[in-house]
Amino acid sequence: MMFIGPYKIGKAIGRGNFAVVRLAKHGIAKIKVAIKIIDKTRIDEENLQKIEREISILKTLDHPNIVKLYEIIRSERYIYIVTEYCGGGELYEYLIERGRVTEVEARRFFSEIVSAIDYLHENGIVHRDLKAENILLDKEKNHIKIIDFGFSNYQTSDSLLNTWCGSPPYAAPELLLGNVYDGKKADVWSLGVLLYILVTAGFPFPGDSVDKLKRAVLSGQVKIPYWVSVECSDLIKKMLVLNPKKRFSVKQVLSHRWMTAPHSARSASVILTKETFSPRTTSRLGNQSPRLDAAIMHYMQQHGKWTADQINEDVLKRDFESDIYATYELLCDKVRVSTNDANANCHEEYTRRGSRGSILSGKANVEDPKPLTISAHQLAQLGLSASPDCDSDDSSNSELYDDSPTGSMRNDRSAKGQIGLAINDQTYRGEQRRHTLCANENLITPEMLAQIPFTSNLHQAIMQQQTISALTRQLQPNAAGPSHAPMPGWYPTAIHGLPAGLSAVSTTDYTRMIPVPNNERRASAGETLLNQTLTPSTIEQLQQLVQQQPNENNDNVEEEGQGYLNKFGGKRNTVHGMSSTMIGPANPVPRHAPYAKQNSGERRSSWASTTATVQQKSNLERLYKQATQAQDPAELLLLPQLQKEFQELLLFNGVASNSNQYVVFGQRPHTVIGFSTSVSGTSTPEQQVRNNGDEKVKSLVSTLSFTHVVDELKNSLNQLQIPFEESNEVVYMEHEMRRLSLPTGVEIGVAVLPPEQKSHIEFAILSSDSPTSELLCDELINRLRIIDPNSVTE
Ligand SMILES: Nc1ncnc2c1ncn2[C@@H]1O[C@H](COP(=O)(O)OP(=O)(O)OP(=O)(O)O)[C@@H](O)[C@H]1O
Repeated sequence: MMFIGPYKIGKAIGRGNFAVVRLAKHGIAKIKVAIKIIDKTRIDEENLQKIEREISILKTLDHPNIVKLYEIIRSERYIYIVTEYCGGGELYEYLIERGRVTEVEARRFFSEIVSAIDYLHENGIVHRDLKAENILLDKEKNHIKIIDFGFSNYQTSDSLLNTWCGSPPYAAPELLLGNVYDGKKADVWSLGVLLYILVTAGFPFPGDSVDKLKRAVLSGQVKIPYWVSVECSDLIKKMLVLNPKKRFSVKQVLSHRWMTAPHSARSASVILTKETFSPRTTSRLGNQSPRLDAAIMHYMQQHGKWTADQINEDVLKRDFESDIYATYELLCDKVRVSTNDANANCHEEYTRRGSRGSILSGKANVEDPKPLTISAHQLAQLGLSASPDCDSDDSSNSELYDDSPTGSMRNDRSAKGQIGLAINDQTYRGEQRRHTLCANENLITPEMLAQIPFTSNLHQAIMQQQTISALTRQLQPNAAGPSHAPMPGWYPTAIHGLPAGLSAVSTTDYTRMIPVPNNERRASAGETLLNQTLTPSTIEQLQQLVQQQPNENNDNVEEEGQGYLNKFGGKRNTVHGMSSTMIGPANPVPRHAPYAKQNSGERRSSWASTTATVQQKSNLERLYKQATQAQDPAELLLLPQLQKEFQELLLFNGVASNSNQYVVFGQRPHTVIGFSTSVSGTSTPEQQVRNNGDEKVKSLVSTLSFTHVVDELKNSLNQLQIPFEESNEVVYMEHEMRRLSLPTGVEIGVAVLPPEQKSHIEFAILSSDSPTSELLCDELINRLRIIDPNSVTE
């Protein structure tokens, strides 16, 4: 079980260009949240600024149809953005599953979307990346939640913007032309596309490239199917007006007759606000100081071990970087949702009661328990258990970890007598959906399913520590190690008593997830951290541990990739953005296919540029599409051309060609690591398999570079104080193989295979051999998985 601060971390529920999003559960409030995890080392300064802007904008927002921010957790390497969890998935998925919706339903959804955008525009904010993938539904799939403020920005009424961003099929003509633009009107254009999609399940403008799309958009023609009502058509046309000055504003959209039709869903919106919207408890209304709910404060003091003063201070400051504030808001939301009684919400309560806060301290008063909004008893009834670690309501934990209908992972593991819950990302929605990143979904095959380590809970960690200590003693009889099992209370200290690096490694539990052959290093990094046993006190220590990996060097990885590109004509299907230009991703080429199941692997990702011309971008997109969809090996020849094109673009933008930014497409070479326990120490793993029919097999195919893997293994062995001999220049299946021979008879072979040669090499571990050798192999495999969650075992 793994924690980030007070959040128990569960399965991955989404990926973006810069982030992996995971489901999590708050330890005290027992509410599910979504945590977007950004690895700062994987993004450039410009994108980091964008994320900071996203955070600062999210902090100001408070609207029922906009995802609610709870907390920001920062570490040296990661930023964790904790928001409310929208369990109904993306509108995009909804449309794929059901096709177009009725106008009544469309009106209900659209009203909520427009209401949120109106709120943003009223507050001088433009979203700039409205698309069906960024519109989520609540658990009941009744209400809209807008997410992804990565491209949002402030816009004063008379200013214009110039950053090319968004997703082409939703981009306004002025954006496609590369002009400066009014972000609000650009949002309205995207709203027009969204309404069109809702009522037709198709895109308004045909085009499988930006060029074609641009032509279609600029033609000024939009064909609306016959089944769309006259009023709805009229509204769509008023939003899809070429001239932004003549295009509707959001206010005009809101008052259009289709929106205000009798029996329209606007009333539903009102109901939404009244019944289910949880305004920030600490929103300041008028001049009144907010007053905190005494029962919740009391509860927090009991269960969070905070003082009343601390709670007062952080909550009233609306300190998003404090777990106190998040806990308070989550508890209020829990109470609201559970009682489903608007009168029970803290917001109304403190408004009604007014404030008698201290003028001197600036702190709000906490009233006597008597007129409590929420009684402690009520809280107890809500299933808020006494112990933050105790999952009294863990019927829902299955969703946190494993949404597979069969729960097969869990069964497998219980068969092995292992402890803990499975994370089964095989059924992770993102798989059926689209990863947000630059992956070519075609390249993701079932064979590429990877296993990544699952973190152990405290008990497991201690057990594991004992096992590993025993292992270390066996392997290194003279090695000093802890002579007794650590008590739980001093667990973090005990970590230091272990051979360096052992503490974070789990040997027992794995989860499956789809490796995404792009940006996976970003996602991996997040998972690297997540797959360790974390407590607030150990997060930084563990991050340091992760960072201590000897080859945590982007440049090396990229250089290796570059070499491979030159050698094999292509590898990862990643477009590495340069500082000023971020060319998107998975399939940035717009299309006019209706949303349909067979197209669900595609995703229109967001991309932005301040300097690249539309022409340059469309060239790159065309080449990118051809290259990544290449069936014929001859088409791989496009890759160098693509590379050249991109280099030119870099030069054009004044980026030095020797910088580390370049296009990398296709797949990385597979680095194969095999573990065998040979008696002679000389036979190849393949021979082991042939020679002994009774052996166990351990193999790992990593997406990391050959040198990275070898260095990592050597580093691990050094940390474990296990001597080894390294033999170079061994050729295995015509490729270089590095061999690490251990005195205990364990042989480790590392070989590079080209992408087309996907066969995994299997390595034998003799069942008769000492279990310590097997444990050691597991340990090394786990360490590799921690730094490369996308590695595959069989
Ligand atoms: N609060 C949430 N609840 C449920 N799922 C979420 C939530 N936030 C994000 N997701 C899922 O994660 C995906 C990626 O999140 P998000 O769009 O915020 O990342 P991003 O890096 O900004 O993406 P993009 O590359 O499209 O800009 C979403 O499309 C969605 O499926």
